Amino acid sequence: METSILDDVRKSPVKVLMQPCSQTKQLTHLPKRPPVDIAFSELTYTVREGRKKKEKTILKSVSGQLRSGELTAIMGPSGAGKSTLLNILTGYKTSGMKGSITTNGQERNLRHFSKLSAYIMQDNQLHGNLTVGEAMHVATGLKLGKDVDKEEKVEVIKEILETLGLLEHSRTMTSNLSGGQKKRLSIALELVNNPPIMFFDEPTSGLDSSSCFQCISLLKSLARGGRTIICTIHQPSARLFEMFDHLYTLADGQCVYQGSTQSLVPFMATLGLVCPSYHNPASFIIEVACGEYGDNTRKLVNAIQNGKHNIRDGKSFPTGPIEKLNNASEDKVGDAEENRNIAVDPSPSDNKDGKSSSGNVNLFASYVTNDIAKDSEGTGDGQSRVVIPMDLSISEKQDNVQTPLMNTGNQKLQPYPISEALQFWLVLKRTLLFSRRDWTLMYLRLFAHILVGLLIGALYYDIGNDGAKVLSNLGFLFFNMLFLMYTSMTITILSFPLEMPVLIKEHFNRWYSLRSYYLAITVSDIPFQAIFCVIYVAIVYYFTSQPPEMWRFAMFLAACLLISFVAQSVGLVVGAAMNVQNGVFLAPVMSVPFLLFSGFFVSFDAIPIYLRWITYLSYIRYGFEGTALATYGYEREKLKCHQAYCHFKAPETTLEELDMLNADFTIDIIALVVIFFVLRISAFVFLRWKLMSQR
Ligand SMILES: Nc1ncnc2c1ncn2[C@@H]1O[C@H](COP(=O)(O)OP(=O)(O)OP(=O)(O)O)[C@@H](O)[C@H]1O
Repeated sequence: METSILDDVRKSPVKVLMQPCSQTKQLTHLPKRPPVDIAFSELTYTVREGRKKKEKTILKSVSGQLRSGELTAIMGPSGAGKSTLLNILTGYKTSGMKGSITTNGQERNLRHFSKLSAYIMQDNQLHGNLTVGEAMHVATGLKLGKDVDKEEKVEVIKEILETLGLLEHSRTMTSNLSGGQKKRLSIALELVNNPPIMFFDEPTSGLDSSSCFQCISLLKSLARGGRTIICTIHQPSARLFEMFDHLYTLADGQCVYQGSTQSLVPFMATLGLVCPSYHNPASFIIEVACGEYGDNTRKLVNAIQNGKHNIRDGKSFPTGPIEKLNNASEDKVGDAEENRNIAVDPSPSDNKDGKSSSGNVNLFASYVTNDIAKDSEGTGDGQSRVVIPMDLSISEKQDNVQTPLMNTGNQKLQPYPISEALQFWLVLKRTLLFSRRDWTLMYLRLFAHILVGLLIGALYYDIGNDGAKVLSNLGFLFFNMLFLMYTSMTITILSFPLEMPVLIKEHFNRWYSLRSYYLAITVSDIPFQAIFCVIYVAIVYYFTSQPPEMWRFAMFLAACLLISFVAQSVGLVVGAAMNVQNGVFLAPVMSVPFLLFSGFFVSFDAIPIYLRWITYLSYIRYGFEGTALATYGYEREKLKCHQAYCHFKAPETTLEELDMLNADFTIDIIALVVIFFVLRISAFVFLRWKLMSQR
């Protein structure tokens, strides 16, 4: 057999292109984590689709083993079930699944598992309005506990960025990073707490061949450090394919190959499927799985026992009974030794460091020396490569570090490394930073409020104290409601769903609780909305000559502020429950009844009794009533009037016509506050439901 890059790596840590060790770096600040082997058995995943809810089986009783220290590729033709399998293994999808998943031989506990794993999704899901450094700062703040002080966090950021070749881009906005850099940043963000299991969905999609190589080199190095690295990949080039240690291939929801990449071609040959010379083995297995060489799926599935067999290097191909799953057998010991040999840095002193900290089982409290050799120099073919072998000395710690995984019973583990109050504070600070940088959210909104304020001021100039223009003034009051409602609602409907993919990723990777996040985003926009509303109201109130008393202005402003907060909450409910397209259409449509029953178009008395209940739900009614009472209520003196007959000269007449003579401003305010809280809680419930329904 040809000597592959992988062979070279196994024999010597310094031989291959990937690891020239031109420069040795040490990651000294990553928390120590246990190595984790994953096994799954008889995994079946079904969904129900269509009107008749017909059952569709996507994964058909597949089994497999994914080991620490190995880079595993999940391959297969399009629609074979790769993403589904990955989603199940990560714990992202839980419903509709049957079978067992174990970690280090123990039944997987999803809560514990999620703390040990990170899922890097295909689209990176980064906040474009943060610099690389800021994004890392937030990640370390959220993912490292109080035990790690500020200086150490800065060191962690520096080391990871340097290792991943991003240090020089630490001031670059993430939206300006290249595809490969974005992918590396996604990895860097998750690497902060050093998860022993990392899942990647199509990490090379959208990358050029050089960036693909860099990316897979990076994953390989992470695996060498003792992590379990699993990624789905479509059809890697022969050069990339060789870099994988382990291959898991699916066809039509069944496993057609599981084992080392080198064993693939000889294994297929034993079944009469001979890979042509100079043909990429990755392409060959995909072609076979697609049926280009006849229907061989059944033959392969039977030969590999649908994933129960695992073809290891140097082992004969399976003929006898099925290999035991979750094996911690002599085979495993040998592999661990092999991993250690690959990962260990030439420097003996570094290795000693690794040993000295091996007795500590606390996941966060102690640190281990990680040896990093980085090559960011040209490789002779004009391509820049980043190579990062990391050593976690897992084999020495294995006995000890399995303990946290196994204690899944009564042991009470903190769900997050930091308190929810601190999570709230960090997410709030980040959201405020976005707001400051987001043009649409800030400057455009400010501009719109000032412009519309001036326009309304000019249109309704000096009508507030004119008895002949009361109807126009009521139109002005109603327009205020309309404007404040739509501006606050639409911006939330447009911006909130865009946050959703990042929220899904970060929440799934346990950066923060949904509660902390929601509270932070709820609070973050309130000051801005309040400032815009105050500016708008001050302009229109002054130019339209509403009553000059300060207390009336305060009442008017309070009603307007509450209307914009309530409308923002409606936007949150709609944004949490549906996508932008549906939300932009439905929210204004759903607001129509509330506008109709606001008391402006039809007074309460004129509304048919069976429809009156809608007025109680109409927040616009409370706002409109509040502003009407602020301007015409509370024994306001008669308005000036230059006409012979002025019907609305006495302010009470206006309130009488509106059927608001007995209205109470306090009740309006209380009603708005109640509606505000009900909507905010509903938005949270919808958000939780949406996150759960994805799974
Ligand atoms: N919720 C669902 N409802 C119906 N069918 C589904 C659902 N999820 C997945 N499928 C189907 O299951 C099959 C496997 O989907 P999956 O996304 O896992 O494939 P894949 O191997 O990742 O494909 P690709 O490489 O094209 O991304 C596809 O035929 C897909 O249409």
